[in-house]
Amino acid sequence: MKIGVLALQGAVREHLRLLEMAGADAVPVKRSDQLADLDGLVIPGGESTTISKLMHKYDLVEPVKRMAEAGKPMFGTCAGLILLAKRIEGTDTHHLGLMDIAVERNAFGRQRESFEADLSIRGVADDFRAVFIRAPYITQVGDGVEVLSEIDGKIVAARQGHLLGAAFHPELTDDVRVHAYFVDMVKESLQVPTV
Ligand SMILES: NC(=O)CC[C@H](N)C(=O)O
Repeated sequence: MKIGVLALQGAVREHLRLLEMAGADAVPVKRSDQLADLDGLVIPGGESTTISKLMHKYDLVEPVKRMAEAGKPMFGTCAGLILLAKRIEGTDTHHLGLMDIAVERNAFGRQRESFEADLSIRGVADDFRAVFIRAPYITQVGDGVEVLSEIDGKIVAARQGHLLGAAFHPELTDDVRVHAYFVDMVKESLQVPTV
């Protein structure tokens, strides 16, 4: 099983490390011709506007959308979550627009630029120490979206079928459980249905 990490900007190496720890082959991805080989893709944290600009520059927007539409699992963390969202509060644009959620950028306010919190994440862990850095949160979810975690009533992790998003940075810890959950999603997507 081979999982790519979009390697235009942001926390790439850290995701590669955790994916390997979770038992996947992980490769950095910079060009669209690399996508065909992949069973799943991680879109890392960083700066969503910068990653989006680079995705346009390197003609990755449509190929990544097609990959998701073909049912390949994707996991966006922090800026990556913003890239996946269909709606970004305060704007009338989106980036990939794949996941039926609205997000608010830098949503925890200046006084909480970065912080850690213990999260309960449905299907993943009851005690996940999560690192938040200028994090967004999810303000709205569509019908097909399962809320996986909340902090102070704010949604910080969600799943819609083969799409997973987290407002925090699971790659900045040694706790492999969120990545293992994504690796399981990829495994499931590869299973040929037996009729
Ligand atoms: N750590 C992060 O990925 C921060 C995301 C950043 N605030 C953005 O809006 O893109």
